Amino acid sequence: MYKVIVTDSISDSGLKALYDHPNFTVDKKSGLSPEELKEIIKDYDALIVRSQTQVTEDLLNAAEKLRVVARAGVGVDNIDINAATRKGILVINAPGANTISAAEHTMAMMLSLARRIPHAHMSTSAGNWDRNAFKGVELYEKTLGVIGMGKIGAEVAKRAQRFGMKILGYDPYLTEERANQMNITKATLYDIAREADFITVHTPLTKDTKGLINDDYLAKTKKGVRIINCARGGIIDEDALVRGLNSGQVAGAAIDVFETEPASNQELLSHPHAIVTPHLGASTVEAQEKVAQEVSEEIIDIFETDSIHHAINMPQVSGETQKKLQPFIDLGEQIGILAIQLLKNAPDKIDIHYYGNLAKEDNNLLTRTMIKGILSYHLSDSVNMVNALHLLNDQGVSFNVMKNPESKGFASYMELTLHHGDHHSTIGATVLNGYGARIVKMNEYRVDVRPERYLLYIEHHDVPGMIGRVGSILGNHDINIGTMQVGRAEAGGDANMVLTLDKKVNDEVAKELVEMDGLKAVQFLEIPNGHLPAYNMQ
Ligand SMILES: NC(=O)c1ccc[n+]([C@@H]2O[C@H](COP(=O)([O-])OP(=O)(O)OC[C@H]3O[C@@H](n4cnc5c(N)ncnc54)[C@H](O)[C@@H]3O)[C@@H](O)[C@H]2O)c1
Ligand SMILES: O=C(O)[C@H](O)COP(=O)(O)O
Repeated sequence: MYKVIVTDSISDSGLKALYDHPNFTVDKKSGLSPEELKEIIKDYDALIVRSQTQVTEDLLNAAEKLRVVARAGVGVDNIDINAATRKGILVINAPGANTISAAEHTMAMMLSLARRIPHAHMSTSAGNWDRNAFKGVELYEKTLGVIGMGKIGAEVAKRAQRFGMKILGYDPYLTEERANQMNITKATLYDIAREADFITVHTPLTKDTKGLINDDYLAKTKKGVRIINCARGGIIDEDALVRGLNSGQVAGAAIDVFETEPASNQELLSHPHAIVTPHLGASTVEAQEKVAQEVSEEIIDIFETDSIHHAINMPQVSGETQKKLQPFIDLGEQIGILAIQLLKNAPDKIDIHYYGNLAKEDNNLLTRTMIKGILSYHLSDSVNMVNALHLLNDQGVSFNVMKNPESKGFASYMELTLHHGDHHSTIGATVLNGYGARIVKMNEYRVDVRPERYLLYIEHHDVPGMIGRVGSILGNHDINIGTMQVGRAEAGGDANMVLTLDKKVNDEVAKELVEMDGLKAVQFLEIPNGHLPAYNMQ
């Protein structure tokens, strides 16, 4: 049974899939202090949060079996992603599920600013009837600058166009073609400052966007500009905004998100030309239902089928790429496990080569499976696809990935070489159409071996009788040979043998083999998730 804890206010109906699932239990515990949460987090496999719970390194360190942190929303700035990655904890979110609600909130804020609705409401409900104090402006034929043309920015632009606004969009990823398709003008930040009557920001908070709208920027804006932030606190420097509002450079500001939350900048909160809401962009029945539903379904998929759709700290690959890589994924881990056993030492350098069709794909996922295979030999369960590259980096092991779209005799071929000083081990592998996974190279030798659970790797001199002697020793110990591959560099020179066995070779057998004349190296190799001979299968 997997235990899920939900620590922010999240829609019960959206969590239905988890509540109904026989393999999951859900505990809803909002309002816990950081200490209280730290105390109980060790019991949980998954944590679901919104923006309120701070998922700190300290909390993650106390999480003994946590596999997933799910953000029921978009922004993950309340989660220490690096700490989660180091611990191998997957972080997912629900991008897109609250886009419409955030875009509608932005429109509501813009209209409220234009017509001063909150101020007019307060005055009227206090008994006044002041029709002159609240003269507004129209949106029609005004210019709106949208900084961040992602999902929400694009929906805001679409809605504002219906109000007759001209849209200037700035986003480093906005192409001329997409701007044309959306019938907006691709602009720079300074075009927006110069021309916009309203500016709305829709970027994440990053080192580039922190303080993006500051004193310098405001000095370049049109006098009387109106500014909206329904994205993240900190993109607009709050003190600079207050100075702009005081001087009249900024006619009004509508702010949903703050540098610190709950918001504490009283000058801004009580400014007569500011409209403020307590981070309500995603607070609608529909958005909350959708975000909760998306993360619930994804948590079930992750635990039940290992499929991940919206990972923050894992590479995202398209469904098509995933389908192409799938046959190589298990094999990637297996060659990692074999290469590290052959090397007999921790590697100081790793080379990965992809050839043919594999070289044309985004194979970050495949690289991670190999690294996981290599590291799991020494680190066992503490390594997974999330933290594999981090752990490798922590160990100071360098790795190179080389891609060559030319075929290496197979439509797709991957080769892994581990180095330890002057020593190295190499495993090459492919998937043969209709025949499945094959190890086709071990060190310098060409082989053709199915990656079965128990393998015996022997390097020897090419002299008569070797095969018979190895076979007799194994037979005397009741070890059945599945397949045997023999290869040699040249007659009478160096040769190798790779055998698949039906069971493990114990120390006694290994000793007898090692003592055989003419053998240069004997190694029993085991692939924990390799195929077992048919009669051993459950
Ligand atoms: N107020 C709320 O309750 C609420 C609700 C939902 C989302 N949000 C926030 O809104 C923001 C946007 O969400 P989204 O779903 O549209 O995300 P998104 O990823 O679809 O879009 C973000 C866009 O910002 C752009 N960007 C990044 N750096 C930039 C920069 N320096 N200058 C200009 N553009 C830059 C990106 O290229 C991207 O297109 C996020 O910060 C999210 O957390 C807030
Ligand atoms: O990034 C988001 O999804 C929004 O800021 C919504 O945050 P919330 O889930 O805390 O309302």
